[in-house]
Amino acid sequence: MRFEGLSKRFGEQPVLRDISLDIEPGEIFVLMGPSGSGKSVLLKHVVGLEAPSAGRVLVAGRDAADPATRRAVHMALVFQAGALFNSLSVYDNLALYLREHRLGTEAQIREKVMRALQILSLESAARKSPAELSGGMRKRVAIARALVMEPQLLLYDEPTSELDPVMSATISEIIATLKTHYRVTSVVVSHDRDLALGIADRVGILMGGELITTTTPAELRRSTDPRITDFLNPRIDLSAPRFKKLEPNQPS
Ligand SMILES: Nc1ncnc2c1ncn2[C@@H]1O[C@H](COP(=O)(O)OP(=O)(O)OP(=O)(O)O)[C@@H](O)[C@H]1O
Repeated sequence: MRFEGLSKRFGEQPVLRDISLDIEPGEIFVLMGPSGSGKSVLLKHVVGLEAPSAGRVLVAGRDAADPATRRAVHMALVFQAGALFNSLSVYDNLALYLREHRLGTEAQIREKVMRALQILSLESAARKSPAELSGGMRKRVAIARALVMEPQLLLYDEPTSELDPVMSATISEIIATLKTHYRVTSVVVSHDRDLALGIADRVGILMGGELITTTTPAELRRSTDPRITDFLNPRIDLSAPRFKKLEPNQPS
């Protein structure tokens, strides 16, 4: 995956500024950065949901903005909220894509779906509606659904948000295992420091639409750049609270 001078603006608002980056096959690349820094917008360019204002994004050498790229390269996006259909069972949510694209007989589809459910320890949830599951289980269902598409490229938007620390660690392990077993290339947008430092091959930090660093977890831990240290290890300081800065119009 290659980003070549990617810039994006919405009207007058610049959101991504001249991003250049290569992500290698089989790599886990974690993209971190403050809220609103442009992480989701960057991810959307990879799957062609947004088109660049300048520059381009290439996936396996093809322009990501071209719909033919999505037919040639199997990509799956695991959305923040899971984007599952509550009117369908977990099993049918997973089978939907395969049935719609006629990717096998019902018996072959069953085998693929059950294998994905097994990998994510979800066999007992097969007949349930996603609405009946916990947040962590729904995330795992969303990953299982992405897995049945047999993607070469897996994109995750906040896969561990709203999960307890143990479930977050489980999801991180799953992402790392998928890399080892299937050589999937993974791009993970996350605020989860443990995930980034624990499973990433490289971490990119986006601030104000600029990729301020692309580095290994080990180097990131050693960073002395105050923007990075303050972002990764924010201190709670009640003598100089940050929220005052957010409310400049308050009467003193
Ligand atoms: N379709 C759109 N039209 C106009 N502005 C948009 C659109 N999509 C995103 N933006 C703006 O782009 C900026 C970056 O948004 P983005 O969702 O990429 O942030 P993020 O880094 O993923 O944030 P978070 O961590 O909170 O999810 C925000 O200011 C957002 O309001």
